Amino acid sequence: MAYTKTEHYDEDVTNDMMGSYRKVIELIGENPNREGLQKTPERIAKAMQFLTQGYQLDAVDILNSAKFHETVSEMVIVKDIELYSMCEHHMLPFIGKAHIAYIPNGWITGLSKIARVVDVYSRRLQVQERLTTEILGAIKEALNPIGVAVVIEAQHLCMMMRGVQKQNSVTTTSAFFGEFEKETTRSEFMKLISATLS
Ligand SMILES: Nc1nc2c(ncn2[C@@H]2O[C@H](COP(=O)(O)OP(=O)(O)OP(=O)(O)O)[C@@H](O)[C@H]2O)c(=O)[nH]1
Ligand SMILES: [Zn+2]
Repeated sequence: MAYTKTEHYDEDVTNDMMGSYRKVIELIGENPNREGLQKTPERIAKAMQFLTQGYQLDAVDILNSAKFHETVSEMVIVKDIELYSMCEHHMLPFIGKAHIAYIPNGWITGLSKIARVVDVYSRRLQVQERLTTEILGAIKEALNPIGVAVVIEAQHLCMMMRGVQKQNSVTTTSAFFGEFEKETTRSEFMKLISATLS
């Protein structure tokens, strides 16, 4: 199903999740009946559905929904696309930025659709590596471009607020297809995403 509505809550799922989160609240030693926590299971159930709505969305459909025939074959870069995902190991957030480029081969897509594809795959339980390659795969499939490049930089809260507790480490992942597998094209892209306009 390819709906783009962002606040869709399934009533049965919400009710089931509320029961489970109520139990979790009890298990951590809290009282789910105290005033501040009474609505918390419902809030979490809705937040979880929001944060995992990517499972209901189809990235290729989104890219195809604003696909235009164009003969340009210059590199298109959308950089600094913020992303909020959840690691599949701890279900804690990882937060960062995606930088995406493609070289059209007869077709371009609406720029916002590139950013939407980031949401489609980040609003799921993820690892950063798979998130990177899934974004690349969708652009490749929908636009059949000459090349695609995806770089993601992110900080993982499971490494910051628990576990190894490193506050400043940033993880960078990348995936390249076609023309970007060539050193010259890849370094032009890397230079452009590092540059700041003044
Ligand atoms: N490759 C990869 N690893 C991730 C990602 N998000 C979290 N992790 C790591 O997943 C690993 C899970 O390791 P485990 O040893 O099973 O889990 P753990 O005992 O909670 O590990 P610690 O975080 O080291 O305490 C950890 O090293 C996390 O840092 C990601 O996006 N990609
Ligand atoms: Zn984790």
